[in-house]
Amino acid sequence: WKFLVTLKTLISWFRAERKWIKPAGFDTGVKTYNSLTKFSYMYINVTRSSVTSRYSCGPTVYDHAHLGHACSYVRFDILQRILSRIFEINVIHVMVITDIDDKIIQRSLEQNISPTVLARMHEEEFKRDMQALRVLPPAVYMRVTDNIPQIVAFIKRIIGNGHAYVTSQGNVYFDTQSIGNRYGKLVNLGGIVGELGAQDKRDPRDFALWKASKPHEPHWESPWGQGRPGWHIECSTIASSVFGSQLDIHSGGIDLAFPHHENEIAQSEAYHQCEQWGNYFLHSGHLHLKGSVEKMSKSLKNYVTIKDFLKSYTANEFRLFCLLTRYRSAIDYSDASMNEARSTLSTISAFCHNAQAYMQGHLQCQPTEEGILWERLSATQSSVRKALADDFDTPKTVDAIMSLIHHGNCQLQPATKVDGQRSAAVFGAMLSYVREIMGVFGVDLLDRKEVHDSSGVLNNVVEELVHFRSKVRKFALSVEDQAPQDPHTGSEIQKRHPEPDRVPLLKDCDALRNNLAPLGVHIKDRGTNSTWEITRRGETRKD
Ligand SMILES: Nc1ncnc2c1ncn2[C@@H]1O[C@H](COP(=O)(O)OP(=O)(O)OP(=O)(O)O)[C@@H](O)[C@H]1O
Ligand SMILES: [Zn+2]
Repeated sequence: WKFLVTLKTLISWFRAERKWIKPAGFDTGVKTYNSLTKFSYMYINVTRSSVTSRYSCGPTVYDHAHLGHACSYVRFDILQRILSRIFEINVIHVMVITDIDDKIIQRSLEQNISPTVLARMHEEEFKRDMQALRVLPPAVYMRVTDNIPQIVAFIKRIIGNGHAYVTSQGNVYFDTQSIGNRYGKLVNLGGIVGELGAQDKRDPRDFALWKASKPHEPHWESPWGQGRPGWHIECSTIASSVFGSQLDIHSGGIDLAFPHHENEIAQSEAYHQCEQWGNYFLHSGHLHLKGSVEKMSKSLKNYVTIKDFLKSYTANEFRLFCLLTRYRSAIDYSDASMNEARSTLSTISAFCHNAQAYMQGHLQCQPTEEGILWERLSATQSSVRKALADDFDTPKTVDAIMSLIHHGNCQLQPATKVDGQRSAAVFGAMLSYVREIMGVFGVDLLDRKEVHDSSGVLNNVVEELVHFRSKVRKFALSVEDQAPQDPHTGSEIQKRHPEPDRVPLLKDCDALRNNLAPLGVHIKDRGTNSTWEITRRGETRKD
């Protein structure tokens, strides 16, 4: 039985692969999993050189945006940044805002406000949340309600092409039978019977292009009476109005594959009378609360809003959390997974800080094996590019960066007495690369807001304080008599002991360091020198 199921799946994959038409155009050098073909990873070809069109389904704006949305939009934002900054493909991104829909109408009745006001409030909130997560805005957001005449014209043409029908109740349905087995291009429809309910449909799989409005519902005039668009038609119309009959990349969460994207394909190909409208369908995996089988969702009310999340964590930490899994996999949200992201980010920031301190001469180390580090850096750069070209493998990329950091850290061991040459340049190169690649992912290691200091005042105050403390420590640690030295190396044989009357000063210096740590100021004593950095409040750093 298992064998038969596997065979059936393989056959359906094989059919999908054969039906898919490779777009003529330019190879981006990036391989991806295309939900349209399912069978294999394929190189993305774009129709214009160095430019790709991308359409994504936006939120239905009737409630707060949650971490499920954040996850999908941040993951695709990372993909887009990789395409443009690593592979030099300029992405033209269009996103729809669904501002009219059954759920919006229902919620507006419950809250006794107009659907337009409700939708605008949540649209603005969504945009603010995306900005807070550093998601690049699309070239344009397009609202459904701003595109009603275009949607009506789109439906008229589908009817004219013989792929939709009007019912006596003033509804318009897409006629799935009219496209035969082309319905089911994206998902295997075995076992899917379609939505029952409406009595005026010819086939349960048929879906609404236009819905006649009920009394007191928002509506627009149309050749079929007063009504409003169905859900799927908005995306086909808006994507076609910007990109015409061919779309390079379509993206969204995996829940949208059926029926939404399947129906978008059916409508768009019926409208354009073309064989293939969208070339690559990329779907992101769902975010679940750990232990829950259900995805986080507005309608299930099992969500954490982005605003609440950002009270405890930062945008950088959320991005790290997304980077640690592949964009297609499901992802569990929990304090443990966020702590893992936080600690990874903290290791990266600490390395950058130490590399900087080393370059400035504040962190003294034994001579480093510079050649090895240059080699490591170059190997990391090529393995990162390779991983990202392989269906945007971000976990592998983070691994490669962490391994580079590990090698850097191994050579950044503080020493009290330093002989020989310093290797500031290689640490400068590593630091720039780590910052740059994190910047590609939208992780801004230089963002001061991330460390609670938007004005820069805190930095200057801490600088002064640490400077003063260093002077006190140096004084407390200085001894009258020289410590005995090794005759061969010249280094001190025994640790120097501070004068007894200066011990309280040292204790106070330690107490100050320990007290500042929970406040987010992390001081590291390196011999008689000290360096410092501002971390998130409460975060502890391993030296
Ligand atoms: N838990 C989730 N994990 C990943 N992506 C999600 C999640 N929830 C929603 N998305 C994605 O966010 C986008 C907007 O989805 P939508 O507004 O329909 O959210 P929703 O919370 O599922 O709403 P509803 O419960 O009303 O269906 C879609 O691309 C969808 O796939
Ligand atoms: Zn859509």
